[in-house]
Amino acid sequence: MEHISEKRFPCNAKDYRLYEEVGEGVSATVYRALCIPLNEIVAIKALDLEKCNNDFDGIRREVQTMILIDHPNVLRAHCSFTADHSLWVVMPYMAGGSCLHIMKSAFPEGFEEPVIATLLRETLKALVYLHAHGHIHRDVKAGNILIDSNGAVKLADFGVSACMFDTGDRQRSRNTFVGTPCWMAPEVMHQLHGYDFKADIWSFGITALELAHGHAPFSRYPPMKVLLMTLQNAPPGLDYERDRRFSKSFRELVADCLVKDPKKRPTSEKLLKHHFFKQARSYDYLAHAILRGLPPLGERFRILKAQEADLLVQNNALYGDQEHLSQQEYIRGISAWNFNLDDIKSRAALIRDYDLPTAEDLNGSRNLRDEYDDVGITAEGLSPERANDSNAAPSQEDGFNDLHDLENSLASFPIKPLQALKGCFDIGEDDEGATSPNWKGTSALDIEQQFLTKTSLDQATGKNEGENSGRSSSLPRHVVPEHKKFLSGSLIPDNSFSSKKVIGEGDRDSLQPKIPERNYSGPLSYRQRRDTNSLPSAEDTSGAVIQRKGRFKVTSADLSPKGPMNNLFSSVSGGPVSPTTPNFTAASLLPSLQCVLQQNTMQREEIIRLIKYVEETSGKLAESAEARNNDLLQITPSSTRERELHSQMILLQQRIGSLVEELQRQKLKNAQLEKQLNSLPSKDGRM
Ligand SMILES: Nc1ncnc2c1ncn2[C@@H]1O[C@H](COP(=O)(O)OP(=O)(O)OP(=O)(O)O)[C@@H](O)[C@H]1O
Repeated sequence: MEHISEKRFPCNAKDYRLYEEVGEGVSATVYRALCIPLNEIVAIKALDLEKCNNDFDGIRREVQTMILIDHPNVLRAHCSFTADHSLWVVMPYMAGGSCLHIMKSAFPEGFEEPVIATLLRETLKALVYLHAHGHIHRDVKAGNILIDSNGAVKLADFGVSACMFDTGDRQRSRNTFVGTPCWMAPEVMHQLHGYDFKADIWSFGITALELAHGHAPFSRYPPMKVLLMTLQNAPPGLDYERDRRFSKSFRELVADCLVKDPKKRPTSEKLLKHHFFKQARSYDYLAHAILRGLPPLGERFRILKAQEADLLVQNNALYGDQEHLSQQEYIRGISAWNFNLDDIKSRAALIRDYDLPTAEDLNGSRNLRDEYDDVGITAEGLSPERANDSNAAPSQEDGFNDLHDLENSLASFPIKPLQALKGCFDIGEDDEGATSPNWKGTSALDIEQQFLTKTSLDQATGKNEGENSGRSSSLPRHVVPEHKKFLSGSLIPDNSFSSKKVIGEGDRDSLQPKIPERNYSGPLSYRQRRDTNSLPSAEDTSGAVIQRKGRFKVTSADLSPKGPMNNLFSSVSGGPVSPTTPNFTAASLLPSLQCVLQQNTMQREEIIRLIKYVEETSGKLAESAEARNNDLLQITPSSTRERELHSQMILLQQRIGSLVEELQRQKLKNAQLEKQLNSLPSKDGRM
């Protein structure tokens, strides 16, 4: 076990010299830097608090987690503090960069198996540690697996991690939609029963495929499509034909992780014993195999950024719209993406299932077959005839209907500008001692509590505020990351810069500064128009947004059943709107009506399920259930989707019927056996 360094990293921007940019996430820019007093190269992640799409809890959690961890495979933070409008997190510098960047620079088709085994084993060790301490990482992906110059592997980015020991609000956050869609487990998407550590095992399986192919399955599709494919298709896996170069044990490992039922996935601890890891090698091997000959990280990052900029221009010239520009954000593997349902739906509608042009298409480095293989669909299965087959991947029409189905499960992106939080994050190794030396023997809940107490004390005494004002005045303006021009596509959360009051979480609301409205472009312009026309947003509607967590907001739709008239969804944000809203045109009402129709269908299904459940548990006979359900099924379905659901329900009914029969048979058998058993002593008595 690596021991926490005795060095004290200063919590003062003046003690660091920023060099080149080496990474960029949705909310942060990462720099190589020098810690002047210690003469040590470090990485500084500068989160722009004004533009950051995390909320207070999210950022605090990330920093807190990063400082308290103590494991060689988990990237910890030396310290963190606010500097002007940014939060600086000082970390060890991982000169190799992320696996994603390494693949993009030198291994576009993915790594060799021993490299993958080594990377995955180290990542899994990190997960074993995190899970043992009650943490779900929730964003396991190649972009978050970092390598240092010696080939040491560390799992990074706790921006969306969650603590399993949480209660109340934090507990509810595990019922929210967190992560990056391609890597996201089906149960996280479903939001039905929450999720646990096993969500990381799914992401780990997807990461295994990502390292094997150079890209994650479904990575060419827009987020909503990814949701649908993950929920509806068979889990992705390694293909016998295309992935011949990989061993049976690798295929098995991936298959073990990518089981839709989380209960059937192995724990991280069990997975670590998988025979696939027998081929894992040393850090030296890794450094030699994948880092040798690579230009320095800053240079690679600059080249990749320039290539992406070129691609954006090409795409823009080819397609001339913002939709494809937004795709690029997604392809880059950035975690933030827009959950504005209407926006996503309109984008999904523009994309045909099997011919989405991507960066790879433009480069000619991948072919379509790759993607089909990822999802277990053969090339033959892609013929137009097959599109009508209900077993095939969903057609555009079906997919579009399903977008409505998912509406209840999705939340939009929350944004909480955090200017007012300056000073809340100053944490160094001294503070660490004040809270908890490390996780051993301390529950994560205790740690959280201590942290909260300390933070509020600091705020109350104004201690950090005073220190920071001194520091911020000395900070050159240019080191605060500018709003990233590459993040201007539609994947920027549409409410990112809204000056509207955020509903929820008490005191935190008062921290919302007024930020000028952003000049939206592309799909976001609709929202702006909506604002201009004074149409109520989801957030204007009293009680619509009841909670904001991390990058997501939980709406009342997530937590409470809806009455029929409350089910009208805003065609813009997915939030409820009143049917009497002024300025409604027929066109704007239509999507809402479609939603109501769809939701009625879903409610009908739900009622049928409930009736089944009640009847089964109360031990009623199947006939009465069947009779009642059949009554419900008499309602003639009108759309293809409804017809499909109707026939599925009938099938389910039949299955339930036969199960009940079987149960009765077994009961009868049981009774006979019992009778025979009872008669045994009397026989003995006679003898
Ligand atoms: N300690 C480090 N050393 C070197 N490079 C780093 C370090 N930390 C992060 N990076 C690079 O910066 C990139 C962005 O960092 P990070 O993922 O933490 O930002 P983020 O805003 O949380 O990103 P995301 O939106 O993908 O979650 C990483 O993908 C990685 O390439």
